[in-house]
Amino acid sequence: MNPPVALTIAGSDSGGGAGIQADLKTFAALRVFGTSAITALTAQNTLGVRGVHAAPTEFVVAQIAAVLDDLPVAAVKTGMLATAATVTAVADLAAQGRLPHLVVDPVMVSSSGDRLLEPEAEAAYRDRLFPHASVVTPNLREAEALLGATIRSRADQHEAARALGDLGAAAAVVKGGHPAGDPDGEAVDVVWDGKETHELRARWVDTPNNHGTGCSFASATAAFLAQGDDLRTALAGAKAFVTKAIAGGAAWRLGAGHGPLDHFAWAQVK
Ligand SMILES: Nc1ncnc2c1ncn2[C@@H]1O[C@H](COP(=O)(O)OP(=O)(O)O)[C@@H](O)[C@H]1O
Ligand SMILES: Cc1ncc(COP(=O)(O)O)c(N)n1
Repeated sequence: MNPPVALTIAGSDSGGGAGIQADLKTFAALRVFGTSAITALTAQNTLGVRGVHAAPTEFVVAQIAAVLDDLPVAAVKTGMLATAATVTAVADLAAQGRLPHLVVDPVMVSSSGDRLLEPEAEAAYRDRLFPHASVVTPNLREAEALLGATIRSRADQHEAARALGDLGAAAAVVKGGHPAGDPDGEAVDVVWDGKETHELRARWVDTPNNHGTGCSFASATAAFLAQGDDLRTALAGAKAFVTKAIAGGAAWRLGAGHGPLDHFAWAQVK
């Protein structure tokens, strides 16, 4: 029996914590066969991004086409797309119906604060790619940038999730992982499912190791969709997966900055 196949379209993190490396580990931990199209190389570690080398858009498309022409891809995740041209090219493939169960994580800035997206690409995300997404998964800062709004309270977070739906995404998650010390002592993400909002809650893990949390949440969502889960079930599964991965790597001291997660903590406890 073949495993389900998922595709990640994202950047490489040389430090192994985020990007393509996090996505492929997530797929493997969830027993999904992972394929990849690399949009950019980053020279990166737990402390920051030293350099970005974007792949030519035509070569990103060539990688995606090579995978789709041969393998039965059941779900797709996009991470760092780097340039407006690549965002637009991926949107064109989505418009042709070639990217099933599309999870769009609009990566703009790394956890170390470095820019990973051309500023002019934000409009391409909003206008071209979002209308084809099954779900979009910005963090608080990305949601603020995309909406031109400020998110200060839980009510604002709900409003932002709804407003992302108004931009054309079938569903949206505004992840609440980054304000250290959430008022509720929990990591609370707000989901707009096309009809109403609800919250995904998990315990807050006190750790400096949050490099790759967003990538892993989005790729876990794609993995569960590839396995046939509906979106609500896939998002709940992804939340459980990322929480276990953060908890599993909480005591690791790999690198002097924001360290990585233990993606295989999931397999050990299951
Ligand atoms: N310290 C933490 N403890 C528990 N959950 C966390 C922690 N940090 C992030 N998360 C969760 O990880 C997921 C990714 O969110 P976030 O870190 O905001 O994304 P990004 O990496 O894109 O900034 C969300 O479900 C969020 O709630
Ligand atoms: C290549 C690449 N892609 C994405 C991220 C964002 O990471 P995070 O998941 O922590 O938001 C990153 N730092 N590097």
